[in-house]
Order: sequence, then structure tokens, then C-alpha cells
Amino acid sequence: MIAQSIPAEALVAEFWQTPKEELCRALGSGPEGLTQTEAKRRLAIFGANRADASQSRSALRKLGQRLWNPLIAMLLAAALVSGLSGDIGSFAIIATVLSLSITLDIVQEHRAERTAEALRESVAIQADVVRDGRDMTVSVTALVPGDVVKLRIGDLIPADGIVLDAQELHVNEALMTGEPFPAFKTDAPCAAALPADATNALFAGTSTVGGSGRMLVVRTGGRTRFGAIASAMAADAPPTALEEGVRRLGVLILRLTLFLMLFVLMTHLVAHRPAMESFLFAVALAVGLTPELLPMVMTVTLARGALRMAKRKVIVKRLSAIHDLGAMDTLCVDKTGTLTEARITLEAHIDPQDRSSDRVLSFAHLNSTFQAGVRSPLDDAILSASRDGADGWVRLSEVPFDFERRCLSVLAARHDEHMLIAKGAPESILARCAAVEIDGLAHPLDAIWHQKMADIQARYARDGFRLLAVAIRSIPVGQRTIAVGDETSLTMLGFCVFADPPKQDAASAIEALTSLGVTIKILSGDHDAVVSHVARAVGLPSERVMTGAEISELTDAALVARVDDVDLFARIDPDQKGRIIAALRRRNHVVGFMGDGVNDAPAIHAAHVGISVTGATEVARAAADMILVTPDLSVLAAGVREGRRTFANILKYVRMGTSSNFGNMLSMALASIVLPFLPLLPLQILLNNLIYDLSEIGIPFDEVDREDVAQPETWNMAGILRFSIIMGMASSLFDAITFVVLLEVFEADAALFRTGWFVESILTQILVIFVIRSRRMPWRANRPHNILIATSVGALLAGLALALGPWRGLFGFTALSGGILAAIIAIAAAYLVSANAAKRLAIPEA
Ligand SMILES: Nc1ncnc2c1ncn2[C@@H]1O[C@H](COP(=O)(O)OP(=O)(O)OP(=O)(O)O)[C@@H](O)[C@H]1O
Ligand SMILES: [Mg+2]
Repeated sequence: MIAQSIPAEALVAEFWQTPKEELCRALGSGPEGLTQTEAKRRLAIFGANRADASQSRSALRKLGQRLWNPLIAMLLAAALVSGLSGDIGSFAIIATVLSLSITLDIVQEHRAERTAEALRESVAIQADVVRDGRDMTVSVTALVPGDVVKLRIGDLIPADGIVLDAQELHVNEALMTGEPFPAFKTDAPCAAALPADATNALFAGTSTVGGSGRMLVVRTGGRTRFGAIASAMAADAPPTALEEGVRRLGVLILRLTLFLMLFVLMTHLVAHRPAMESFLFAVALAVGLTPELLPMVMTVTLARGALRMAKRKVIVKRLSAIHDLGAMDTLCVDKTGTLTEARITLEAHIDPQDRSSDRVLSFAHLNSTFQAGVRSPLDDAILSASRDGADGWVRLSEVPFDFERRCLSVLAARHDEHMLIAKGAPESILARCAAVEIDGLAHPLDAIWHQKMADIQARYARDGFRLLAVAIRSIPVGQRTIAVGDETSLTMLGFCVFADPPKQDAASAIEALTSLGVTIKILSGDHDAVVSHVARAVGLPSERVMTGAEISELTDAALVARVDDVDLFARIDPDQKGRIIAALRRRNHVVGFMGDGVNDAPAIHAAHVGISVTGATEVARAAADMILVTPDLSVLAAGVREGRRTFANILKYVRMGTSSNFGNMLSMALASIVLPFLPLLPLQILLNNLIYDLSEIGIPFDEVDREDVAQPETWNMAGILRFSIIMGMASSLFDAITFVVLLEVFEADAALFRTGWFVESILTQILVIFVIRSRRMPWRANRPHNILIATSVGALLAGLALALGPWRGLFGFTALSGGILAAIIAIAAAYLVSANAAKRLAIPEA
């Protein structure tokens, strides 16, 4: 009722121009928020608050999509035609085969997706809302227009809306405006035409960097400003490494299939075979060739990978990221909290002459106490280093920290004195200073002092200490607020010296990753000497360093040319982190990025695999594909192995399909030309295909060998083609032997020939998995998983029962003599032995 009555003016693009009281009325909300019932009702109308249109499709949609597959559709049509022509039995069996294989597929995939969804929910971002007049937390996806949301520092703005009330609320809108400085937000009415100028509006996807407040949600999901951009971006987002590989594989198989179908159709028509029968035969061959279980195998493999990673406390938000993690060859990390303990300690506080100074500490302490932005570990270290109170000072105003300025200032007052107190990266502070204070006296900051300051910084940085400079400036008493422009003509008081030791397990974790073939680069906002020191401490190369200043001189193309030759990037800003990732991608690396800060979000987003940790800021967690629940680097190496294992199993399925399966279909096509009858009835081909599919259900569960996870593996089409040509030839050779033996030795008629061939092809197709699942000799490989053994043997028995049991007549089979059976078993055994020899040619050593 209310939702329908939301007047148009509340939903116009420039909603911030409407006064907040009016918007509240229009949205049926107020200080009490919505009622839970009303929120539920609106959720049903407006849908979940997600930018990307709902990813989970209903089972019905999935069924539709499968039926829409042209091959299946063609087969259905064929079944109908044969049914109408009176062959009800064949119609019924085709229909059964089809529905069985489709149900199997849908059920498995659905379960895998539910697993993935549950994992995603466990790390979903929460919002603090007021509903029924009470405070509660709900998943941001449950927000609806009219909700009142409380915002604190570091929160992601969950939807578009306006400020109801605010205390020094600062928002980072870089995502939207490209403007790195925090934007100041108030509840004052605003007539701005452009969203970037709307001082009372908040936009989904931006984040709070200072202060607090409450907002009224006006638009959610795809209707938000960023949502619109996001879905436009998602539409032409570069495909993930997995999608790209699968697409290329699809093209390869489609070509083979089309070629085979046309070939069969043409030759049959030229030979004046019955058109309907030839058509059905060709379609059945095509169905036999399509890797129809590939989506299922992939989802199930990935979902199982996700579950195994969850046991190791890594939550995977996007399933295909597991594969990308296995394919990753370059991992970029930020420094603090990733390579180092996030617990930083204050080791010293010194004046410009490197003597201990309490004055530096007390002003640093005031700055950290009064700042209302995201508390950094540096602030924590200062606060816990001194028990001083504010000593009569009161807080008036603040210019929050941002990653371009790399400093933060507060305005404090005592008696009739107003003081701006700034602290930040030494370069940033010195650039804003005009004087240095020695023993209470100010000296002009000349070239000599500049050099002295640089020397002090270099000396400490070499030993791995990071410095923050502290500076002050007297402000006229009438002035009660400060802005970026006031951070000038400062007087330098000295430095705070921090120790940030590397994590205990960092060195061993890095060694594990390196031995897996992953190159590691550090992308840090810190000083280059400090970054080099940490790199050395954890065993990373540290010679080749590039700084943000150098990067800002480079064009994107120039960066691409140089990015491979750099180990460490220092003093870079958030944008540059993203640029470096993009450059690495352009060099065809599969890139991961791990970080926790607001400044890491662009890089996390740009990487193939974005990784964050549970304690990270919401923006970083929202952009990430995976989240480490424990900030423990060593799980990453385990994750990489897990990713490669999923890929190895996907590759097993692909190899199965391209080797004996392809070989069989090819021999069948060729045989159909030579023989006066069809080598297998279309129905028998479909049965064969179904049984073969059943045997492969166990592949996602299978184990892999050590060498399969030793190197980053990507989709190598040449390799897959090589494999299918060599293995396909081996398989066709033995098909030809079967062919000759059946016709010449046993003088088989059509029914006998088909039964013999069916049994041979079931035996070879199913059992070859135990040969090609490993590069090693079958008895030296790891033991196949019980589920794989069960599905393979089960399918094998089912196939044999179909062809040899008393009901065989129903499917057009006939009795096989002991002699024929023995011959077929011998041929199959010989095939498996030669396939085992051929696989060494087909899979070259890595
Ligand atoms: N709270 C703060 N107050 C003043 N200056 C700060 C504060 N936090 C960070 N800085 C300055 O900004 C610089 C960049 O910030 P930070 O080190 O967090 O970037 P980063 O890229 O996340 O680095 P890292 O790789 O170490 O995580 C710091 O080296 C420091 O000089
Ligand atoms: Mg950081």
C-alpha cells in the first residue's frame, strides 16, 4: 500500500533536493524506522538490495535453459517425430534418457549453488537499522527504501539515500567522483543538480571515513547510482580466467561436433540412407559429444573446493575464484597486517635532532585522541604508549586522513589558544612545514634541515622502523573549523617511531607460495626503505623498487612494459594499486591481491582473485572474492593447492570427453559409412552416453597427484587438442580392431555387431578414467576416491546389464557368445594398456 503510494517526487533522480521531512513522509518512515512487517513487504516488491541482478536462478529457469540447448531441443523434436510415427517405445526411452540426465544435472548444480550461497551469507555485510523503533542488524541485502540506517566509521554506504543527522560525517566518494579527499556530509537541504555536489546525499558503494550519522534509504539494489554503473560494468566486465577457458573449450568442441554431424549427414544422404534414421543418428552422435555434464562437474568441483577451504577458515564468495586462485601466478599483497603483525608499537618519539621528546608524544597523543576517522594501528600504538589525558584541550574540528595527503589534522582549543595538530607521512608533513622547532625555538625549514630530516627518516627506515611526523600551527581564536587549506606553514615538532615486526609465519608462508610457482610483490603506501626491510625479513627479493612518484610519471602502456621487473611498490596511492594490477593482467598474469584497507579496495576489485580478511574494512571485504577468517597467510598456499586440485579434476573430465568418447563417436561416424547398417541405433548411442555420464559423476570427488598442483595451470587449448588427437587415435585403432573381429571372425549381423560394439565402448570409455586420471602408472598414482570407483563400477555394471540382461531385446541388443565376450574383454584390456602408454605422449611433462 505504502510502496505503491510512494510519490514520484521521492523517486526522482535528484531525490536529495526534496527536504528530508518530506522524503520521510513520502517513504512512510521516520525516527522509528519502518516496521518489520512493512520492511518485509517492501523487500518482496523492490527485491534484494544487490547491485547485480539476482544470480541464483530458479530450478524452472535452469530446466528451461537446458531444454533451450539446441541439441537437446533437436533431440526432443526427433523423439516426438519418432513417437508420432508409431515408435512409442523409442520415444519413451529417449524421453527417459533425456529427463534422467537433465534432472541429475540440475539437482547436483542446485545443491552446489546452495552451498555457495550459504558460504556467501556467512560473510555478508551487515547494516545497523532502526525498525519497529528498535536498533537491529540485518544483512544489507535486506534493506528497503524507507529504512533508517546508522552509519559508523569504515561502513560501506549500503544504498542511496539522504542524511537524517550527522556528526562530522566524512565520506570517501572516490569510487564515484574520482576525488580522493573525503567529502563532508550534513543534513542541511541542498539544491545541487549533480550528485557529486549533493552534500546531503549518500551513495551506495562509497564509504564513511570519519564521523557518524543516520541515513534514510531512498533507493536500493540496481536502482542506486552505483548499482546502475555496476551492472553496466558487470555486463562488459572482462571474463574470469575460468570463463575464458570454458568458452574457448566450448568453441573447440562445437567445431568438432558440427564437423562430425555434417560429415555423417552428407555421406548418409549421398549413400541414400533413410533420412530420418540418419538424422537421428547424427543428432545422437552430437549429443554423445557434447560435454553436457561440464557445468555440473565444474560447479560441484568448485563447491566441494569451497567447502574444503571453509574448513581451513577461508570463505569463498565467488565460486570460480577457487579456480582462479589455482591459476594465479602473481600475488600482490599490502604490508601492514598482511605481512606484518597488525599490532604496531611506538618505539620512540624524537625531535628534529633525534633526541627523545615528550612534546612530540603529547601532541601526537592529542591528534590520535581527537581524530574521529578510521582508527589505524598507528593511532592505537600512540594511544597505548601514553596515559596522558587531554590536559585541558578540547576538540573543535578535523580534516580526516586520506591516502593522497597521507596526513590528518585536528583543531584543538585550550584557554584562549587554538592549535592545528597534524601528523602523517614525513614527506607529506614536511611539504606543509615552514619551520622546525628545536628546544622551544622555531628555525626556518631550509635545505639543510630538509636534508637532516631525510637522513633521520632513512636511518630509521633502514632498520625497518616507520616514522610519522608531527607538526603544529597556531590558529586564530575566532576560527572553529579547519580545512585542507589550513595545513600549511606548519612547525615541525619531530617524529614518532614505530616498530611493525613481520608475522611469525610470513616467511614460511611465502616460501610455500613461491615453491608453488607464485611470484609475490608488495604494494604498499609506506616508505620504500621500510617496505624493503620487511621484504628482506620475510625472504622476498627487495632490490627492484618503484615508487608512486615514478608511477605517476608513467603512462599505462609504459607501466605494463616495466611492471614485471619490479619487486616492491612503495608510497603508492589506492588508484595506483589498481593500475599495477591492471598492468599485470595485461601481461597475461593471473593476478591475486590481498589487503584489508579502504585503500586496497580498487586493487582487490581489479585482481582476478581479490582476497581480504575478516577484520578488514567493509569496503575491502565487499570487493573481495575470498575472505580469510584467521589472518593466517599459510592458508593461502593450501588454497592455491585446493584451486589447482579443482582444475585438475575439471581437466580430467575434459580429457575423458575428448579422448575415448571423441574417439568412439568418430569411429562410429566412420563405421556408419562403411557398414550397410548403423553401427549403433540412435537410442543405443543415447543409452551409452547416459551410462558414460553416470560414470563421471564421481570425478569432482577424486584425489589428485602432487605434480598436478605443483605449478599454476591454465587452460591450454593446444594441450587439450594434442591430448584428444593422440588418445582419440589410440581409441579409434582399437575400435577398428573390434570392428574387424566382429565382422570377420564372428560374422556378426546388425544386432550382434551393435551389442558387441556397445559392450566394448562402455568398457573402454568408462575404465579409461583409471588410466588418465594421473600422469603416473595407475598403481603408483594416488588411490582413486571411493565415490569415483562406485560411480564407475556402478555405471559399468548397469551398462553391461542393459546389453546382456534378459531385457536386451527392448533396446535392440542380442545375446553374446562366450567367445565374443572374451574377445571384447581382451581388446578392451589391450586398449587400456596402450592408452596408458600413449598418455605419456599426450600429457607432456610440465
Ligand atoms: N592514522 C594516520 N595518521 C597519520 N598518518 C597516517 C595514518 N595512517 C597512515 N598514515 C600515513 O599514510 C601512509 C600510508 O598509509 P598505510 O601505510 O596504511 O598505506 P598502505 O598502502 O595500506 O600500507 P601498508 O602496505 O603498510 O598496509 C602511512 O605510511 C603513513 O605515513
Ligand atoms: Mg594497509
